[in-house]
Amino acid sequence: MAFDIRPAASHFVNGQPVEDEAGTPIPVICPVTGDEIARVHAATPAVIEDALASAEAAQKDWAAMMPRERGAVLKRAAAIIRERNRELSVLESRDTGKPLSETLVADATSGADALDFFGGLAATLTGEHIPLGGDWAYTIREPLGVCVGIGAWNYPTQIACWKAAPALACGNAMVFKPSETTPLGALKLAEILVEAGAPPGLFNVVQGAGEVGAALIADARVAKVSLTGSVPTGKRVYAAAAAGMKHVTMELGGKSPILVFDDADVENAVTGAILGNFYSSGQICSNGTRVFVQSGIKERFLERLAERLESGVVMGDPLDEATNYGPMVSERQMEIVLGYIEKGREEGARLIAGGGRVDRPGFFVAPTVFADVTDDMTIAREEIFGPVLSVLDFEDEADAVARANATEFGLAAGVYTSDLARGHRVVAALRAGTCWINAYNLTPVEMPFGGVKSSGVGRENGRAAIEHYSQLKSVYVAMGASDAPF
Ligand SMILES: NC(=O)c1ccc[n+]([C@@H]2O[C@H](COP(=O)([O-])OP(=O)(O)OC[C@H]3O[C@@H](n4cnc5c(N)ncnc54)[C@H](O)[C@@H]3O)[C@@H](O)[C@H]2O)c1
Ligand SMILES: C[N+](C)(C)CC=O
Repeated sequence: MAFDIRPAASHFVNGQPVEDEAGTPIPVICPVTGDEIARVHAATPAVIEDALASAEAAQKDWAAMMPRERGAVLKRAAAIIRERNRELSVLESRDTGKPLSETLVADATSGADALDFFGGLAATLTGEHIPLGGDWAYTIREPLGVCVGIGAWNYPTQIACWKAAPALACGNAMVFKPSETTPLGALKLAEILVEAGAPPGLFNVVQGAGEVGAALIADARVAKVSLTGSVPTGKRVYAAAAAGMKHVTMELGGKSPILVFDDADVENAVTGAILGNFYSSGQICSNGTRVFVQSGIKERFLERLAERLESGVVMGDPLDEATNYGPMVSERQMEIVLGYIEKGREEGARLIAGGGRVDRPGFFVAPTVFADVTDDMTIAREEIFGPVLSVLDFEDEADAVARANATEFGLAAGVYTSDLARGHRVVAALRAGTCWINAYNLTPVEMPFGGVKSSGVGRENGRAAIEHYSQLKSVYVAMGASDAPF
């Protein structure tokens, strides 16, 4: 496990590591010790220019290749990621604080899944023939050009892959800016794509905070922006992209509901609530942080939830594979989460488990459960992005659905019931981009993922993502002479 996680340089541009120490230093802080474990510099205007210029040049050659050859590069990159999964997972665990037991199965590997999936689709992307009586038309599916990807800090490698894979499969180039909190994983992806045969410049990584992202979006060479981040950032990025009439994908925050009906398998519902609130220490966009539990099973549900948190959580060094619960990514995130826990107490929610910082080094917050939460409480309305689960009571289905929908967010939702007709009926009424029945937070690459309302625009994964990284050219073919009125 003694991998040196320090990158060769801050950026990866035109096929190689690039440094420019004139950029603002960005320390990489280990969430378990609070120590600086690496340092990168924000991209200067010169680095940004090289990244965009080399991406523009590489895109033209890449788009001219046989699609199946493009797909083969992506599939080779997936194979390299799988071979190097342990090394990449250790890197991800050190960058984010997430336990290795998670990163080994859910981070780089899910990125490899996307590269495999879109690598396989690359050769199947076509237009269509449209009969028009005697005349006819056809469509050509074309790439957009240079795309910008901007990432959040909770799944750094997965996010980079989920954006790069469909973009490159469609014949685009990408300049990716990781979150300034977790800058390392995307650099590895850039190296691996080159090793797999991608032309230099096709996938560049530049570091920095919002201003670097804003500079990329403002550039006229950029055709599309795909952001994973919070709703406030999404609104700013969407507005900036609209000013340049650019395509967007917005993967934003949520305050998702899980509805647990009296007829549900309680143990399974508790499992879903744990998975949907405490995996990655609660730092997952689609988490089901508002758990609506029907009154008949509420006390049993709470009892089992508290028991399983008491006996099941193993907190500790993320690199110890027995650990299943890590710290918050940063001190700042820990303070935000602790502030919400305090608000929950102040506003009268009943604390069932956790409730504060853990007495150990690092940014650990105990898995926290509040019961008797009402719809108007701050912890029921705002995205916390940490391990805080709110249990809300309900009596009847229509009331639960109306309350579940009464939010500006619409990323995801879950339903636990043994009545499958009810499961489908409720899902049809929920305003959310991704729903699960008797499961939670499973996001296989085959299934489109994304939000409605303020939670996002567009979809990642599934064949649907292709629509967001390509455009159609329509061609009308006349079989006879042209006809004019005069
Ligand atoms: N829907 C999804 O798929 C998904 C997945 C993971 C995380 N998220 C969301 O991400 C958020 C947590 O991540 P975060 O704290 O890094 O989010 P954030 O909004 O603070 O930052 C996201 C990214 O946007 C960049 N950025 C900030 N301002 C910008 C600007 N004006 N122009 C361009 N780029 C700018 C940041 O540097 C960062 O790289 C949560 O809200 C979470 O729900 C969503
Ligand atoms: C997209 N997902 C759910 C895997 C991680 C979001 O934070």
